[in-house]
Amino acid sequence: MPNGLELTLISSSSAISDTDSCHRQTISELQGIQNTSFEAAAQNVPFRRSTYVESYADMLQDLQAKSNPARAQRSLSFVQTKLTKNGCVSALQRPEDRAPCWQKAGVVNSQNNLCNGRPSNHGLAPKIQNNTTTSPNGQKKGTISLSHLPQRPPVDIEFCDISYSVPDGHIRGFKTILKSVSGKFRNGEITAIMGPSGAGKSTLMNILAGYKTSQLSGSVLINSKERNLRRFRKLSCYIMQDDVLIANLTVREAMMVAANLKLGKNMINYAKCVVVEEILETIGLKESTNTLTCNLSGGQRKRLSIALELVNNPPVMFFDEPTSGLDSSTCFQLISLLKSLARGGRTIVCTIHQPSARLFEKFDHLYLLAQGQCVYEGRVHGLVPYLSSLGYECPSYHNPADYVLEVASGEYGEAVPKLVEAVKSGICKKYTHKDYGVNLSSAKSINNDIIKGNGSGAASTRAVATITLEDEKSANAYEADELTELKPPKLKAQQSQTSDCSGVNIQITNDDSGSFSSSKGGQSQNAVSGGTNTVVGCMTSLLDSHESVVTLPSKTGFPTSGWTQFWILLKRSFRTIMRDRMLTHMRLASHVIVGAIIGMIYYDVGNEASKIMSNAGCIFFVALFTTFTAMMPTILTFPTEMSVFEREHLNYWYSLKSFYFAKTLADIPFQIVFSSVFVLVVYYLTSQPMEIERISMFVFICVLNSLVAQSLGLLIGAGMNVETGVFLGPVSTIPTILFSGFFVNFDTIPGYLQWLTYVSYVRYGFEGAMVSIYGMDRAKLHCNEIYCHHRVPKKFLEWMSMEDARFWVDAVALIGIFFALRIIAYFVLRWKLHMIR
Ligand SMILES: Nc1ncnc2c1ncn2[C@@H]1O[C@H](COP(=O)(O)OP(=O)(O)OP(=O)(O)O)[C@@H](O)[C@H]1O
Repeated sequence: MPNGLELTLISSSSAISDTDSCHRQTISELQGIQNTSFEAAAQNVPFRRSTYVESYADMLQDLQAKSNPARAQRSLSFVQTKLTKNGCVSALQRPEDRAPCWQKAGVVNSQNNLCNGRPSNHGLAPKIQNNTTTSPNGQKKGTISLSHLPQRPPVDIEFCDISYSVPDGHIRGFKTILKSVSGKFRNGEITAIMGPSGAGKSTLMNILAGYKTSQLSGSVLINSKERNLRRFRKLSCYIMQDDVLIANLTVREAMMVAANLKLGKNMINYAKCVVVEEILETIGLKESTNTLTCNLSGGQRKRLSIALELVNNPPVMFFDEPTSGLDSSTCFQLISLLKSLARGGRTIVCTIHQPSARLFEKFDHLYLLAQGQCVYEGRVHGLVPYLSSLGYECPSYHNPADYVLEVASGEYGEAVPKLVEAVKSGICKKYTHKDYGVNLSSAKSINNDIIKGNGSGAASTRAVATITLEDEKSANAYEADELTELKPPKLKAQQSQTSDCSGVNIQITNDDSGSFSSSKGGQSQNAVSGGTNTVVGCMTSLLDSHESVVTLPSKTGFPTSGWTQFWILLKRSFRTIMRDRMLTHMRLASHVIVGAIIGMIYYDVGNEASKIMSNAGCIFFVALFTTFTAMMPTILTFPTEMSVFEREHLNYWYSLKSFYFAKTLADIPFQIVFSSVFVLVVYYLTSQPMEIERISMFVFICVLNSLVAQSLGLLIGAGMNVETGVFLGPVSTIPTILFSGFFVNFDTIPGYLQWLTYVSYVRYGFEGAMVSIYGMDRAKLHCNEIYCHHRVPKKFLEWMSMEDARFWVDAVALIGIFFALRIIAYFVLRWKLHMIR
């Protein structure tokens, strides 16, 4: 055993020492494996939870190979974390847990090739041993591969005669956005949908992704068969332009939520952890695993959005303007990443506005739209010759992406009809062949000369490249990455020849530079950058499964049951609320502070008949405060979560029901605690009657009132954006306050308006609170002055027109309104989802 590892084991052991016998036993087990054969140790280790066994399996496997101490250390940390987090004394070991851990985890045949996609008993592809490479300075570098992803079939998307119209505002008028467009996007390729603003790019992508289904004609074929939308949605993901992420989760937590939701219960917990770790390492977020998503940079957020969707290995990925808001270097890294994903067999489709020449030529396939019609479809390298053949000569050193947009925008005359006609007459066809442009590229040039096909092609022998994360290295990265594009991937070959994994592979290095390398081919090759030797795994391979897209069951719903989704989402919501300073810390502080201020203002008025109106004012203020503090935060925060919900729901993570129940339930305990704290502080300082029954009733009715207000906030947040909600929330509450019975006696309100008092939830809250303080035959109040008009509480309630008020009627009315608002909010959300389509 390497010395470093021995030290690790000992220090880790001391970190979890002296707690209970379980920990001590675990320590001895961990230490025991140093003195015995690893397999034998694992057979005999009486772990109590399968997660330990599985973690241990991984560690032992790594130890056994003696090739990756760093990974072994991580595994050990994982065991530790689990021990600490879960406690390890509760569950006794079941006999089946005694099975050798790596057999359970299906990792014994670790040398199986990644690319053969053989299923294992836990839903993962077999694990390949992480290879190590040696840099010129002798530093070891581990190759990271996406080898544990679930296996999925490759997918080609073909669309024929797609037309899409929307009502244009006039009676029976329609505006046609897409006019009979056709095309094909293949697996293994990265396709750019380009065109001038308003050309219909996003519309086309939304249709292909299945987000728009109404008012459209034409057909979409998946692997040459009519698309089944449900099946397709499970195979694809859509990454939107705005990277809406839950703010108060760390990168790893966000990934684990995605894994738990998307990988289902067929995959064991440990396997999900491995998938997450692999993706984070591959995508270059390893260093940020414990960073809150709100603290990530733009590029990192984009990568996390991709990582979240990669968890279930979708064969089709749609990106809406993935480079928007990123600097050129980050754009380059991102498109390199997407390209490597494509090379793994996925179908990657991006809309892109105006890429630089350098970025543009990274795409394999271009689909160009203008005025809702296709004006070019084919290889990126074919664009300049195509335009040239139609008399549009792209000037030397002019970015072809800029030029074609200028042409499509009509800057060189009315070009669109001519281009559309050319596409229809099949001129594009010769540029659509996937081998078009192979060996035409120059290794260095970034101007359109490359695309004209003036390159030497000599670089084709240099097949391994480095893509760096560092700006200063990006030039090298570009140069090298260019070389990887020379040959399109052969996915079929990947499936049949287990050792051939052609495509770009990213290799994360362990050095401090944070660079990652890309390589092509499935075997050891000489690296361009730094002359390192790399042994390449099928890094981003799709791991083609034997399942067929067309035979996938269409009826099965989400990957996890509704209950599991609810539970995962509830835990996530709880965690985010706990960490949200605005929502939790500030809310708690404001309730305590305002409670204390109110208590001081109305100090000791509770039993004083001469101050009975002040006390009524105090009770009214309590109802008011609980109303607003419950409603406003929900109006402010819910729309943000709505964007996350839309993304996750439309990407088939979970159902609306699960989300809604989790969301509605998660905040209730917090609201109850905050309101109760506030009410109790006020109650005590203002010397209200210290009777358990009255206290409970008062707190209960105020909390109910706050929950109703929160439900109203939820409804407003579900139906409107923040700006409208912030206006509408208070405005809609004002009438309920007016009709609460505090400002105007119910008897004074004109008959035709009195019905409004029955829908005023503040009325029920205030009335219930008054009854709990002055009702139930409370004894005469103390009078400090010569004469007190309202010494008898019952008379005071009569004077307030509340003599017939019943506490439980008020409570039931509030409970009824609470459920009604929550149900309406659910249907508003459903309607909103429907409207998106
Ligand atoms: N629901 C709608 N109602 C009316 N017009 C619409 C609707 N959706 C899209 N359009 C119009 O359809 C055209 C294409 O919109 P789309 O968003 O697809 O364009 P785009 O090419 O993605 O533009 P950009 O690059 O500016 O985002 C635009 O003129 C837009 O105004």
